[in-house]
Amino acid sequence: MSLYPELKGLYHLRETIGSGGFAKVKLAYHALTGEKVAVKIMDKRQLGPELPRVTTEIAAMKELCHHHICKLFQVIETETRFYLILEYCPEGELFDYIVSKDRLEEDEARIFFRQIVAAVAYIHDVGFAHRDLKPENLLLDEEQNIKLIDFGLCAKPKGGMSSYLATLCGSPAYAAPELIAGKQYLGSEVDQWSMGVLLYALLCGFLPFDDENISQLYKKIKHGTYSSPEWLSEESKELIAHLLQVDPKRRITIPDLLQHEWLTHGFNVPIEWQSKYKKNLDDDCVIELSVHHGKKRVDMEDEIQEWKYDYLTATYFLLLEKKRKGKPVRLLLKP
Ligand SMILES: [NH3+]CCCOc1cc(-c2cn[nH]c2)ccc1C(=O)Nc1ccccc1
Repeated sequence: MSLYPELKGLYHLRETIGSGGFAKVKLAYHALTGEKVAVKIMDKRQLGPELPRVTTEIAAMKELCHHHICKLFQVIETETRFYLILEYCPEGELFDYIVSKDRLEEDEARIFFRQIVAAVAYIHDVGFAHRDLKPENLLLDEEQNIKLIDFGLCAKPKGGMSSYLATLCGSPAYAAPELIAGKQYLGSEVDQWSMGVLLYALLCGFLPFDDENISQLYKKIKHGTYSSPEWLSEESKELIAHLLQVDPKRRITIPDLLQHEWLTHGFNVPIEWQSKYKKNLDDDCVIELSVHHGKKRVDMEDEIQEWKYDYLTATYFLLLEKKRKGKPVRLLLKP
């Protein structure tokens, strides 16, 4: 008797690869392509007040399609569970990578931070603020590319990114002063602050604001008091200081960040933040699916473009993944 009957024949479940609070994440194989995926399983009865986080995350991830954001392939909802079928990131959390190396050299930190800035620039452009940026929510794929996860606390202000938010959320050590002060804030500005904490963590291996006593921690954040280890270059100290500006109006903005000299050093081009994923359907994938389902190509295209985030959506995206990796664009089983 399968623990997860809704996945039978669709995904072959393997070991648990992560868990966080109300969710368990398991490695699985997508039956039709043989590709690995991550299955985030949430029990509705355990979610309780966290239920809105799941609907928020699903709605956001359906709108986000970027090479540095963990891709959502399929959503399965039953009476008692949610299953999110997600892009598999075999190299785990950036958090563990930093810990394994104590701290990163500037060149390596720059490569990761350019990818993080690209992902955040994209989600802000689409109208979302993540609001929980931290190394635990940045995973690494097989090529050590950054993949942003956990959109459960993200916000898409109705009036756009210039509209103020007020909800207190995120992880205290990464939270901006205006957020912990309970003031109204702009989602883009709190994400910029969190990126400052992230950059500091990449280059130092520890947090700029840390204290076991939460009110002492809040005091340090509110005053923006942190120390700069002697190994930090002047340029990285300047960039960190511009991100960790207590006054959100003096904090560096994404457009300035994209062409900042610390970030372009050695690259000499601004960060290319737009999504690399193509908007139009891939012919090879459509043809393979139409043959598999015995449908006319035009009918197959119409069905795929409904983007129902069902098994067909997952199979299309995973065929595209196979093509990107240079594998044959073929499905494994006949119906
Ligand atoms: N800190 C990450 C732990 C593992 O969590 C995930 C892993 C993957 C993953 C692993 N490989 N590929 C994708 C995809 C999504 C998650 C995730 O959303 N976790 C989570 C977030 C908030 C609350 C509870 C759980």
